[in-house]
Amino acid sequence: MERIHVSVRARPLSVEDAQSSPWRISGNSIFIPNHYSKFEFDRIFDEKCGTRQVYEARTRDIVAAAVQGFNGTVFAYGQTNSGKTHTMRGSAAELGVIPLSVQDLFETIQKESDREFLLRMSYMEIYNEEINDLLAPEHRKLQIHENPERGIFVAGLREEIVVSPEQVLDLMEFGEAHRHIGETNMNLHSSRSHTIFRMIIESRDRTGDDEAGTICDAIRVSVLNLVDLAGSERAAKTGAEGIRLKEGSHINKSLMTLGTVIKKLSEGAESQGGHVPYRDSKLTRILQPALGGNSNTAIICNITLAQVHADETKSSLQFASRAIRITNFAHVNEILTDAALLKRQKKEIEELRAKLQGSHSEHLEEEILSLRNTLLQTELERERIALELEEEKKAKAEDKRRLKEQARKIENLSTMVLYSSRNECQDIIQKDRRRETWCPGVLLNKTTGKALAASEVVSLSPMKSVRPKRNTGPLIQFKELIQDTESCLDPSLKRDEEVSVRALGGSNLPNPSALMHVTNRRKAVVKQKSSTQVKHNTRCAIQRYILARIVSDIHIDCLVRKLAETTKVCHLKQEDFTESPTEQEAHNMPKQLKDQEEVLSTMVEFSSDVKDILMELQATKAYFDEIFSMMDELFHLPSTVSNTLMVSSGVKEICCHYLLEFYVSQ
Ligand SMILES: Nc1ncnc2c1ncn2[C@@H]1O[C@H](COP(=O)(O)OP(=O)(O)OP(=O)(O)O)[C@@H](O)[C@H]1O
Repeated sequence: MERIHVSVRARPLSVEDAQSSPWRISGNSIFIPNHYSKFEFDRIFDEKCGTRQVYEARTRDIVAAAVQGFNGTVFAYGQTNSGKTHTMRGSAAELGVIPLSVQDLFETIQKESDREFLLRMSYMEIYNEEINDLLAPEHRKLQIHENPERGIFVAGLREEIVVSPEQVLDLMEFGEAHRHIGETNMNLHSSRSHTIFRMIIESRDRTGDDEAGTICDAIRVSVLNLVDLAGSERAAKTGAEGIRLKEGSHINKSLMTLGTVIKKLSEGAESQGGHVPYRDSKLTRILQPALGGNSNTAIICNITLAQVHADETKSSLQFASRAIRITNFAHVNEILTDAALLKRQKKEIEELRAKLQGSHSEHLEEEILSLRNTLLQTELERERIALELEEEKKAKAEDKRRLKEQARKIENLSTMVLYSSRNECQDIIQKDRRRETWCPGVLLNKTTGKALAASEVVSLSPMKSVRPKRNTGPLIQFKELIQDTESCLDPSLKRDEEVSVRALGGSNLPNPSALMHVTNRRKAVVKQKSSTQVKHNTRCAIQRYILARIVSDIHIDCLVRKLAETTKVCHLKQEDFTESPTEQEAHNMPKQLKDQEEVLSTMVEFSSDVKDILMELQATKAYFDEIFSMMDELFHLPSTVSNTLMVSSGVKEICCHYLLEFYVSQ
């Protein structure tokens, strides 16, 4: 990144002009005493300085950089008759910047033994906003194009290959002959066009063996522009009319665009994404790379210190002071052909291979170590996961075993309860029934051990005491209980219930999870029990259920047997009547008949009692059937639903529990 180099060159003055000049030069500053304007530049050359000095200030370096592959641009700017052409082209007495550059260029190339060069030259003018080829005068009105390979270029412009400074200068002379020069009041040989002298420098490395492929085919291409601008002018001063006036207008217009571009660039418009009007003139478009682009650029601002041109000088100095703030980004321009690219890559590979071989074993060892570490870590991780899996498997197996064990225990317990209940209850009930109701001649008094009389037997037959009724409050309807339970459920259970209902496909069956909270009596809000509690309750419920069933069966059995015995007694009595009774027997007959009457009445009463019990049992059975059918529906659901139901474990048991509670309460 480099700033545009700006130098100021003041042309010699006549004695009169020198005396009246308001300008003063001090070092690199120029100013008018007692005036606010003071301009500072990289270099200021007074009228005594020669062109070589001006050239050496910066242009020489730019030429040297161009040989190395950097673009370079030097242009002379200033009002008409300020000495631009004198500075750039020079004269017979004093060489200008262009011839000096050409000489230097060839000299520098001669010194560059490692590279081989190809130089081309072009010379063009921008006259009235038209580009004319000065080396091929027939090539007029050339167009400007741009492409990625060449950048901005003038299509059709002749480029002459040159091999010596003399050849260049000859061609330049040829071009000058076709340049538009006109006479004005201010300059007998006024340039009426901007001229751009261009050297295109191509070079490539010629060290190494081409056959061995060690030569790098990268080609450096740089462009050196040496520009002699037409001078800004005032028609009043130049007295331009007609064609001159038109020329002057175009000159001023393009210079104004140049001024705008310089101003914009100096304000940082391009870096801030602002618009820079390069395309507003052919001059700025061609010089675009030189202005804020890929180029080393220098501006030589030609001025006259005469009093009469103070305003124009001030204007030129303002332009130059803006240009000094512009920075460019010059870099070596290298073109790589496919072959060159391949060669370069081969070279890089070879270099890398050499480096690799140097540190080969060490590098491999490190790599192996790193790989081993990674492998070890992976192995450890794998073992850890396998252990975890094994433990998990064991835990699962243990859970399974525990569950099986519990199921087996429950089964055993149920069986035990079944048998013990049956035996116990049967004995008790049978004893009770016989003692209290039947067998007047056979039964013994519990306390005395004596046989009981029939009247005693009858008096001891309160059948209803066999089924003492529990006053546990009124029975609540099953559906009502479920409704109650719903209101007690917590939201999570309600959600479960909703899922179940959906799974049931809109069935009206109660949600099994709701059954977990069902009791046959109104109670306080039941909290959700733990699974252990539920299991425990379930076990008790099953036992109670089985017990109750057994009791019921025995009850019925007893009643049936009683009936049979009663019938038998009646038969016996009838048989007794048919035989001729003895006197004693005749004497006892009324009492026996009375007893028999009592027995019969008891039997009748008992029969009605049996009837009641049977009816009640039938009702209970119907109730059971209803519940069981509901349970069957529940347990024959699709697998998706049964999965949901499985969540509420022990549903069936809970139903049994409810049924048992209901039954027991009866
Ligand atoms: N430094 C100088 N030393 C000697 N003579 C000079 C110097 N500068 C300019 N001149 C003379 O001044 C006259 C005008 O100079 P020149 O043509 O170079 O001006 P210009 O800026 O190119 O004008 P224009 O813009 O009209 O072309 C020429 O005769 C030139 O020889």
